Order: sequence, then structure tokens, then C-alpha cells
Amino acid sequence: MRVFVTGGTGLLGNNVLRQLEAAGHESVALVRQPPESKVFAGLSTRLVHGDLFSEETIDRAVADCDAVVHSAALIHLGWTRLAESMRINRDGTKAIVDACIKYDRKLLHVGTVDSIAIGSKRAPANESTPMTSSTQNIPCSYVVSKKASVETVLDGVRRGLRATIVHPGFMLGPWDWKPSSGRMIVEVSKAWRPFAPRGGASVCDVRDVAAAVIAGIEHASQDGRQYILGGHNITYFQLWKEITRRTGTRGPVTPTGPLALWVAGIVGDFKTRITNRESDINSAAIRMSSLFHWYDSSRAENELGYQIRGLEETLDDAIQWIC
Ligand SMILES: Cc1cn([C@H]2C[C@H](O)[C@@H](COP(=O)(O)OP(=O)(O)O[C@H]3O[C@H](C)C(=O)[C@H](O)[C@H]3O)O2)c(=O)[nH]c1=O
Repeated sequence: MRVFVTGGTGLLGNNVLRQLEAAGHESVALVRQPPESKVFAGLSTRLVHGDLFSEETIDRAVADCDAVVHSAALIHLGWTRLAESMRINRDGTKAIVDACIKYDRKLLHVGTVDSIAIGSKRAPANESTPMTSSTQNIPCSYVVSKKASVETVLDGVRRGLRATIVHPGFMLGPWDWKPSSGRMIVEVSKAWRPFAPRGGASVCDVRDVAAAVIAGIEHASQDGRQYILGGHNITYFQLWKEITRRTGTRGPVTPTGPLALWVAGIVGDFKTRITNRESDINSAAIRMSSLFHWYDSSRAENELGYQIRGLEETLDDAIQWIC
């Protein structure tokens, strides 16, 4: 098959392109600027230039393919840039949905676990876990806009779209060019950070997620069914310890206390207001990193053959790639 991939310069998109190639499929990638040659090295992917709002380019690319993987997104963990996030993540998805309906092409939409319910250590969330007030109203531009992107796809399904939605956890692994989540590895191994965030993540391997994305295009029911692609549910404190043990740097001492986080949020937001530039430490990002994003991926394991490899392999390979 020939697959049109948005976000192909990103962590997940690039891994999807590489696995499509390895499986003998053709691919076409949307790029906004001429990419560095290393990003597409070894791939026979055809590049088309434009963004999610380049109507003619999108139209032609979708018409010319059998399926679309939409993984382009703006990932801003903060409360500013909401309009920009909505434009890219919701309206950009609408442009892709409309083209897929027009040419009757299958869509695999990449969501995020951050936009669905949050579970607990004893009961990790699955696709049916109801939202609660603490998970429904997180004022983070990324979360709000990604939720809106899922609604846009589901609305498309009601209009005849054939679609599957996947929600990856915290992905680590190779081909993280920017880097995306690999930035955490860079940050914790660059300078000593004694206090880790309070919450936790479902850490998964981007290669396993990419394989499930391709399985989703090939085998899913395409009726808007949603799949969590999580991994190992661990605290950031444990994760940082694992990373620093491997990089040979000093690990965290303790998770941050609630009072310190509250103060850091206020100071971060104040700095944002006076500099007009939001730093990584802000109230929305702190709220996100204080939650336990722990997930159960059984549905994807049973229906898409999703496999979660050992955390050791993921961390070793991600660190080797980044460092
Ligand atoms: C802001 C912007 C970005 N992009 C592209 C650029 C990259 O190719 C891609 C984002 O890649 P990044 O490495 O930042 O993110 P990932 O870690 O791969 O994110 C993935 O997983 C998480 C869970 C997701 O929400 C994303 O939808 C999904 O792509 O989107 C565009 O094409 N247009 C734009 O306007």
C-alpha cells in the first residue's frame, strides 16, 4: 500500500515511515521546510511540501494514497498558545479528515493518552474509563487541542470517514530528531535535578507504537475505534533514576513536594506574564506532571497485536540515540 504520513520528521512519524519501508510499503510525507537530509536518510519516501492548510497539496497526496497516518501536531505543555494549538491540532486534523472523506481513504489518527481519562496505580485507565473533574479540565493547550482533534475525527466518522484512533503513552526510542520526548533524557543527564516530578507516565517504545499504527491501518475496523498504546507505568522519579543510572550522572533525590510545586507554578506563570514567553515550568505543565498517567493497553494488545517490549531495551536504545 501507499501511505501518506503527516508529522514524518517527528519521533513517531519518522519511525512509522521506517517501518512502512521495511515492510515493503510506499510512503509520502508532508514537510513544511526542506528537511535535513539525515531525517529521511535510507528512505525512499516521496516528500511533498506544504503544511496542513495547503489544500491542493493535501488533496493530491490523499487522493494518491491508500491510507493516511496523521501524526503532525503542536506539542506545547502550557496554558499559553491555545489558539495556535487549536489551529494546528484541531483545524489541521479537520483538513485531513475532510480530504479522507472526499477520496474515501482510511485515516489513522494519532491522539495521546493525555487527552483521555487518568487511572490510578491499582486501576490503570482503559478506553472506557470515565473522565472525572480532575482529568476533564486540565488547562493545557496541548491536551485541550488534542481532545478537540479526536472529536473532529469522530465527527468525520459520523460523516462516513473510515478511521482508527491511537493514543500513545510517553514514547521513547530512536529517530527522535528534534528531540521530542527524548528531551527528558537530555535534560536529566545534562544537569543534576534533585527533585523529580510527582506523577508518573506510561513509558512505551516508539517502535512498538509505530508497529501498532501500521497494524491499525491494515487490520482495525476503521469505525472510530480508539486504542491506548501505553507501556510501563512508572513514576517520573523511578524513570529519572533509571535514566541517570544509565548515563552515569547523578539521579534525583525525591519527588517534589506539593508546596514546592505550587510555588514553582506561581513563579513560572508570573515569569511567563512578564516575559511573554512560557517556560517549561508553568502551572499547566506542573499539573500534568503531577498526575499518574497510567494506562492499560489490553485492547490494543488483543486487537492490534500491540507488543510492549522491556523498558531496559527502550531506555538503552533511546539513550544511545540521544547521547
Ligand atoms: C507544529 C507542527 C508540527 N508538525 C510536525 C513536525 C513533526 O514532524 C511532527 C511532531 O513531531 P514531534 O517529534 O514533535 O512529536 P511526536 O513525539 O512524534 O508526537 C507524536 O505523539 C504525540 C503523542 C502526538 O500528539 C503527536 O501527534 C504525534 O506525532 O509534527 C507539522 O507538520 N505541522 C505543525 O504545524
